[in-house]
Amino acid sequence: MDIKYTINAEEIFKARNSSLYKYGKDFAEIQDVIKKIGSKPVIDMVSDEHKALTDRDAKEIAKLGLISVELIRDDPKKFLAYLNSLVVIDLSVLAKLVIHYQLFGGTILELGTEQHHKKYFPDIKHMKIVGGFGMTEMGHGSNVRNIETIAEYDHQSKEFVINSPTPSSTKFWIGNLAKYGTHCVLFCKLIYKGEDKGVHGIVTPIRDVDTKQVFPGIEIGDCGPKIGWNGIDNAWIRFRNYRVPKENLLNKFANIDDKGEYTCKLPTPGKLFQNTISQLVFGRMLYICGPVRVLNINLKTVINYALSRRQFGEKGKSEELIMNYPSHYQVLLPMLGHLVAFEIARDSVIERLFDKNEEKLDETNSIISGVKALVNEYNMTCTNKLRTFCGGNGISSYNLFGYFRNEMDIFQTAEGDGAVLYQQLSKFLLSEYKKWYKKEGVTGYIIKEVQTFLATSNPIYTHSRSIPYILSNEFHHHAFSYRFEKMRSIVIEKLSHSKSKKMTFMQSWNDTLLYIIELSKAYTHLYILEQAHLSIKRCTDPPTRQLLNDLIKLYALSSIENDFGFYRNYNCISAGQALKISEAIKELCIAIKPYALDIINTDNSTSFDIPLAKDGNYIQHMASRVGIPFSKL
Ligand SMILES: Cc1cc2nc3c(=O)[nH]c(=O)nc-3n(C[C@H](O)[C@H](O)[C@H](O)COP(=O)(O)OP(=O)(O)OC[C@H]3O[C@@H](n4cnc5c(N)ncnc54)[C@H](O)[C@@H]3O)c2cc1C
Repeated sequence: MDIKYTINAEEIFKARNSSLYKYGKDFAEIQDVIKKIGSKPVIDMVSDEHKALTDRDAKEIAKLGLISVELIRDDPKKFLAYLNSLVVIDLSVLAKLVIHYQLFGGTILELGTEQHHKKYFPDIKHMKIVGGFGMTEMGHGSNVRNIETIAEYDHQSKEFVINSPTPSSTKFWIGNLAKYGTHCVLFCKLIYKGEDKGVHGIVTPIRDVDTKQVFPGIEIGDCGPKIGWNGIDNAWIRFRNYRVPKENLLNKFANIDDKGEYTCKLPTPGKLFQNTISQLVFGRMLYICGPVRVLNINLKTVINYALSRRQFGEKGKSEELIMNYPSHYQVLLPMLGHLVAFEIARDSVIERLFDKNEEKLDETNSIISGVKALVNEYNMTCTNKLRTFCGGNGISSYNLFGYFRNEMDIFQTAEGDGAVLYQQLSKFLLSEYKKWYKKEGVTGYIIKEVQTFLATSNPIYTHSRSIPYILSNEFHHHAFSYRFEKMRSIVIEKLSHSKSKKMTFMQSWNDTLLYIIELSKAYTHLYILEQAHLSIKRCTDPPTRQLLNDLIKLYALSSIENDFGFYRNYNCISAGQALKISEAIKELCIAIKPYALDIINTDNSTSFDIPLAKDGNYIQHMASRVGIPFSKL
């Protein structure tokens, strides 16, 4: 492959940031504040100091008045774009803003009504009140439907009486509240006339806004040192007969009126819970934006370094750039392909989410679950690898690999752990499938149908091993679809089989769990690939289209290579075809290598001051960080 690419930085940036693009140049005010507060990644500060600094910096950004709950309601893309642009400051500050505006404010927006919006939004905007999101307890995190905190309605006083009845009901990990927060959206079981009405959200004051004194009836403390996010004051909280007025109930779905009557728009507590949780999916978007951006930053560091660092070489010649080692570029450049594919997928879920298509809401939420789980998993794996690509300099905190590894770790778990999110997506996929085939009725028929499809669509039966075919988008789409269909048929077959062995649904689900998770991954990859292909078609600049196309091919082929186990186990590709795929990846990498720096530099919005990521003069930059006096040489 002898390809000459033309780099049109503006067009590539646009393609990589289609959703967040139009706000890209409107951040001057935010950037000014960032400069003013001088906030940068905190890598060596004691926790209390870090927490105080985080509080100060978050409030400084809030003073601007640009970020607000109203912005989530009126222009959510702009809200996301602002927060995305803030991944140049210490991530604890960003986390604090996200918890306050989106988790606390956004929940009031989605689950509350006009009275709550009027009462809280102005004070949230300038952080006069600082909010947290109180869902997790010591006993329950993923399975929050079983939380134990109780809010019992007192008919006489028209208040809720909140209690933590067991040790495991202690609220845990509640961000922003151990030291500085004043309010919490507290999730608890509402007990009405002795009956458990299920999980409800209640705005619960924690501290006096002026004195910052914790109110009587509340015990609170810090969850202690963490791997990351040490600027966030995560709290444990216990309640003892703590009273809040009934008006604090977020009553979009369930209400207690002036006569003390409880009504709920949903038929069961279970449905109420589902609806409550599905309103909060917006937050997950931030957990997609974060890792995608961090992958970009880390790749920028590594590509810059790989193109300036030299080690070994032939006698009498200059040493070799480390980028020229296949062990480097054949790992690094597929990651670049993944990055671009993830950026496109991120933008596509943003568009879906803000499309507000109620009919597609379930589908959108499920896709977001899959993409969130997948990009975080991938980013964490890459961070470790990318650190090693910078050798010892990768260990230096100044180059931020350790920082990102620690700060991004929680992204895998918060707002849903990967294993749980993948299952949510698979449940959706299976229920859609069930609906589709409902009229056929017989499960055996369904399986037969799918297997017929699989046999006729198996790439090994229908396609050649020629390099042009291996490089074609059709082959990639075919392989990804095949994996998805095959995993779905395996899952259905296994679920039906265990049903016949009289297992309960839960037993048979868990018995099939590894396949269920693989099904979700296969679908997510297919979704990402399809969005990437659409994005290529939409690109109107031919040279950019060609480059994007090749980067996506690299994403597709390297994903197939990563899943060779599956493709070989199920006889989807032959050994010969697998070898050709690896050959094609190598060719693509060699073609793209000379352009890697230009490609990664098309997104210049990541302005962390990382010594290895600058102009290639890494010796100078590292020396100045650690105080080596070269001037005396
Ligand atoms: C730094 C930090 C900040 C946080 N901030 C907040 C906050 O502000 N507010 C708040 O409410 N919460 C917060 N959390 C809590 C967070 O949301 C939970 O940690 C998360 O929801 C996971 O719950 P868990 O920790 O109880 O894990 P668990 O649910 O106990 O999961 C443990 C492991 O078991 C696996 N697992 C669980 N169920 C299944 C299953 N059905 N199938 C297969 N595997 C399963 C999980 O995937 C995971 O690997 C925070 C956590 C941290 C660490």
